[in-house]
Amino acid sequence: MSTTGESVLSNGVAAMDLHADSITPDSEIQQTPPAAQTPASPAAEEVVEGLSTEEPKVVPMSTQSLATTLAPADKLWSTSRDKAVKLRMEGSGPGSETPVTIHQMFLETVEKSADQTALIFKQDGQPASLTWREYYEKCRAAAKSFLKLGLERFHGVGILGFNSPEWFISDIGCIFAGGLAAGIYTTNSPEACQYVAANCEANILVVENQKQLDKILQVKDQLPHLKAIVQYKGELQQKTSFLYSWEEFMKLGEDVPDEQLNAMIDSQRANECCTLIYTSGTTGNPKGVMLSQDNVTWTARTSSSLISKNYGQEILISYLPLSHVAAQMIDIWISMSFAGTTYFAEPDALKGSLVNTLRDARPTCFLGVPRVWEKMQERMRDVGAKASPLRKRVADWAKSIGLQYNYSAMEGENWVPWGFMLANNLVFKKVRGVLGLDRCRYCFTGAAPITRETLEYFLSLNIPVKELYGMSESSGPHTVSIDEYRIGSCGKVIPGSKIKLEKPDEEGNGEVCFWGRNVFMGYLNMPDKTEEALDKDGWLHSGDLGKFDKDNFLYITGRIKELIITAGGENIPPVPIEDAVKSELPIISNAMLIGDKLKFLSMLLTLKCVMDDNGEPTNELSPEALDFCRQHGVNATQVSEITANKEPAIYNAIQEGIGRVNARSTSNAQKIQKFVVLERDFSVVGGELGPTLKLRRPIVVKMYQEKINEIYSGEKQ
Ligand SMILES: Nc1ncnc2c1ncn2[C@@H]1O[C@H](COP(=O)(O)OP(=O)(O)OP(=O)(O)O)[C@@H](O)[C@H]1O
Repeated sequence: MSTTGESVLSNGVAAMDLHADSITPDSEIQQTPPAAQTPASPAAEEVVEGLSTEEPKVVPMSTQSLATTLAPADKLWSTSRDKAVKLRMEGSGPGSETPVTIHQMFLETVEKSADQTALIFKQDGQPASLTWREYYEKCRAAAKSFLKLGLERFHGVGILGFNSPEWFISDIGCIFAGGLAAGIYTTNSPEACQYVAANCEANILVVENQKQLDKILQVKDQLPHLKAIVQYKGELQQKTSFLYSWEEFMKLGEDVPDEQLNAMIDSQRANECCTLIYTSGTTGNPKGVMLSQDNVTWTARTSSSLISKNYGQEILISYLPLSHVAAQMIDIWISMSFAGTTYFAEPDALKGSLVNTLRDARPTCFLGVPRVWEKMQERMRDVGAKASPLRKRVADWAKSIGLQYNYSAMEGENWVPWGFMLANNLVFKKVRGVLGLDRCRYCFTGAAPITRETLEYFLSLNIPVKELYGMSESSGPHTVSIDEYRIGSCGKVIPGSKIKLEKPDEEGNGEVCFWGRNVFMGYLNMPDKTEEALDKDGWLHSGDLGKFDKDNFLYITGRIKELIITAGGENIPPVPIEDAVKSELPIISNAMLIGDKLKFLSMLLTLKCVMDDNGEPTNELSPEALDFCRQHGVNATQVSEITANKEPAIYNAIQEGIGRVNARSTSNAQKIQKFVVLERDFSVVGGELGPTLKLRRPIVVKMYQEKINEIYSGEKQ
């Protein structure tokens, strides 16, 4: 299984020699100069003309033949916005599929499913929808308006807002018009928005509402490429020459000829950049991950063929931030690939309304980041705690049966314990119904590590939550658990891609490296960072540690990119220690290990509290924290009551919990010597957590530098 001492897996099966040239038979695909220099084909004009709403149901053939051509390219990577790359194509089988552009993928869906519902949303409080044909036409209209506003080839359109049809239409319209679509996190500060908009040389920014607009107006003068701003929700509160409402924007391009847009679409090549995903900064400054059209379409098609059993009938919910690759890939691209129907959640989804959307939509496939599953678990536990003793006993009995059954199914034994049917009828079906997951075939988690405890909780309710693993740089998923899965494993590599573990240790843990058509082009304008991520043969180094089991299931065992290296030279992975502290101490919300280049380890802790409607942590202790306090004879209801006087009973309990974790550590260097309880919990709004709720360690260190200095100067604690 190895070439140079590294374990190499190709879709979990074959070993192969790793020479970029030997596995990139792009030469077999005709690489011609982009068609921008050639007039649009007559066929192209026919298509568009045939796509008005009055036209017959079947959409005419696509503007380009499916055997598309690629732009000339001699490298697997690029950091220039306008430079094409070689594709990592296989000679045959998965990975050898003909590359297509986003427009081609979209047209194919419209041809097959023109009148099927693509998007379901609320408009002025009323339910509304768009068919695939209407959605396509809106994207064309938006593209014409972008052209009219002066969007230049390979320049950015920054999109800043909560999930909505306008977000999708702006994204796709930008790509049709030859721009680079770039999502911007709604939680970004004005400066962070400016960074992204300037980095992608955005000509146009599409913002959700006045709140987001205000941020852009603060930094507008530092955006030399910006020509217009479009606001897609709410009344415009000011009238300026560069600001458009969504309705105004969609009409702007009405006089742009179809031929002009078709020529732009026809000039696009699958190996050119179309989208930028900005990393959220958990490991440093955001980087613009350049994704090619093929990255997007190949990954979407490969993933959808794994997930979807019923073309045109899958149902999804769009609620996770679309500037993150996982949400974007599933909600926009995978859904397009299998002609699914996407419901839009309300902006307060993560504050509680998600469950209503879940019950309305009853999705067939649902992705939650770990925190979403944890929150559901916490809520169900809270409700369960208030149930009568009899109900509690029934639920506990059913859960033990659910766990046995699912472990047995996971191992392929399919042993059905006695009472399973009864438990299913009394408990499991009801829980699924209440959660809106009654017809959900695949519940997924991804984007960050999830605890075994949460996975087992759902498993015990007969809701197996399957893990996906990947990164922005792999266009989203690189390994998936679909029908076959193992608890704690991220599954197996997607067909047509490969994984190798570099420099495995004696237990088989090595750096997870990716290969495949989902591997990104490079970081925009960052050759050094690109070289760090892509080695000379074109393998993407994830910075994650992983190992395989005997059945080739991948387990992520650590993050090299967040390894703590103490002053004594000891390498310490923080997450297992942080997780151990959190599970010892139910009052703790977040724990962050400190110790990089320092003499010993310490920990920043936060207490569980109630979040307000804006997702900001309040001073009120959460019900779980209150319980913990009561168990330790403390009547406090507020975080500050505990931290102000270092409430002895609670601090002692924390000290003891940490002591228990330390007692299990493998060396003295791994022991937590000191801790500080912070006055405020971490949050996305506060900036300590990224959008997928991973800790933004460098930012937390900056925010709490003074406290950290105090720990190490020995002045306090
Ligand atoms: N299922 C999973 N289990 C454990 N870790 C995961 C899983 N999925 C993703 N990750 C982690 O998330 C990383 C990818 O993060 P992503 O590309 O989404 O970046 P980000 O959160 O936007 O920001 P940054 O690059 O700044 O961390 C992976 O390298 C891995 O560390």
